[in-house]
Amino acid sequence: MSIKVCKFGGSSVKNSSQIKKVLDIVKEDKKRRVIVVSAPGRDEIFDEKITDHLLNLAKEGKHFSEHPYSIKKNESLNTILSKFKTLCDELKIDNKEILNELKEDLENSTLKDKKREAFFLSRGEHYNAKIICEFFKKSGLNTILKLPEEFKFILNGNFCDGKIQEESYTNIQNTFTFEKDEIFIVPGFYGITKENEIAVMSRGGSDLSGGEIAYALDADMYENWTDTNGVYEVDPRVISNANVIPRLTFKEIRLLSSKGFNVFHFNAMLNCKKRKIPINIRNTNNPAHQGTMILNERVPMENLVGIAKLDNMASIHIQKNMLADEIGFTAELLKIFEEFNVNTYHYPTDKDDIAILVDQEDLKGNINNLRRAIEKRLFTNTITVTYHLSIITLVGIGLKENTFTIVDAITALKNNNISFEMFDLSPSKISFHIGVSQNISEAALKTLYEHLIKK
Ligand SMILES: Nc1ncnc2c1ncn2[C@@H]1O[C@H](COP(=O)(O)OP(=O)(O)O)[C@@H](O)[C@H]1O
Ligand SMILES: N[C@@H](CC(=O)OP(=O)(O)O)C(=O)O
Repeated sequence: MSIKVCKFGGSSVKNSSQIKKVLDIVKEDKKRRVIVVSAPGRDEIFDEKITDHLLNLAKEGKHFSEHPYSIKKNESLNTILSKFKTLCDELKIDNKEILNELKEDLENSTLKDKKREAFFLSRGEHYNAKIICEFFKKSGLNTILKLPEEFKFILNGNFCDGKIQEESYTNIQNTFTFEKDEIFIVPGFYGITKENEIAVMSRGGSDLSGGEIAYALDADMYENWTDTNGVYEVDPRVISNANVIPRLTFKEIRLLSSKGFNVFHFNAMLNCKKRKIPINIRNTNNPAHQGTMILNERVPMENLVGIAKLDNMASIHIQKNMLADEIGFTAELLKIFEEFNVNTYHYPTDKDDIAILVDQEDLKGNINNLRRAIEKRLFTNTITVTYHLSIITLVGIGLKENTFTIVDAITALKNNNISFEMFDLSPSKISFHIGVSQNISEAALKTLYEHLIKK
């Protein structure tokens, strides 16, 4: 059966006028048979996502406490209820049952800790899918709602960072059987554990739901609908005149997504790659645009296709004489980071030195104990932490054939008097990373873009 799985992100389902666009897009192509939807995203630039309001509620008003302003628990509850009421009213759907159930879920839940967070986080997708399904039905489409808890989209027991379990694929195949013209609506982002408790995947996880369903059904294509014309060469919020990249390989999008392009989840392409299912990133606000096609191969016309930037990184520089000669030193060091739940990004190393690059957020409340554990277990000489770094990652499969592009990058920085703190060529030779101080990172990104990519 020739079908497309389509995921519509928070920006595509943030209000009733966006949902009407989704309906038109689905109607346009009869192959669009599985529609994965997110929770409503930010309606205005100053808004927060419904998912964040839900988390704020689960955390008793503490989720926004690190932001410049904080949002009280009750404000979040009112925002959520009024968002779903407005959606129902504007789409002319009976709101009574939906709002009662939602209130019951949010006001009477007895769940605790991570189970509570996961349950609350999932409610945005759950109720949005219900509303969208009702709206599609009312508009004359043969629409069926498929809830992850019913068809058993099984995740492991890591409640707020669940990973899909193998049996889910068979469950998906048994559930989505295409007989006539039915269109299935599925809430993304969440699933259930083997004990039937709600769990969510990592943030941005509706991209993962779409990718997994496309893989299980061996779909013709996975369309990922968002609010930009595709994947741009650089974040369009930083450089407004960048171009959409017409074609990318799975490997390129994975590198770019994991290093700062948050347009697509960095794990969502993994299974599509296995079955060579093309992924098309499209714009709900401009469906005439072809978007970016993500494929197994592309003919590289250029060495580099995109430049991503990750801010708020920190370098932990560890010094110990002859550390490179100590078998197991790096393994033990990485184990300590794992024990403290700190993700490690790069680790340039030398005879007596190693630096570990991490997200500085992960060090909050952790760094003193982490430092002590390293000193105690590895008998290090000095540990120096540098905050506020940015990692700029330049990606392109053509780079492999022409590593001198690196010289052009460094020369461009030199000519513009931009110094850098770290350099690292990835073993695959299709990307390299330059670490700069965050206060000059936009200038560095612009310089590299102007000299290496801009046509
Ligand atoms: N290189 C890039 N190309 C396109 N969008 C990007 C890029 N880097 C960052 N983005 C941002 O990603 C956003 C889309 O992702 P997201 O907000 O998660 O969408 P959705 O609501 O569809 O899930 C865009 O609006 C854009 O600001
Ligand atoms: N709503 C969830 C999952 C998701 O994928 O959302 P979005 O499509 O808006 O990125 C989140 O905010 O994390």
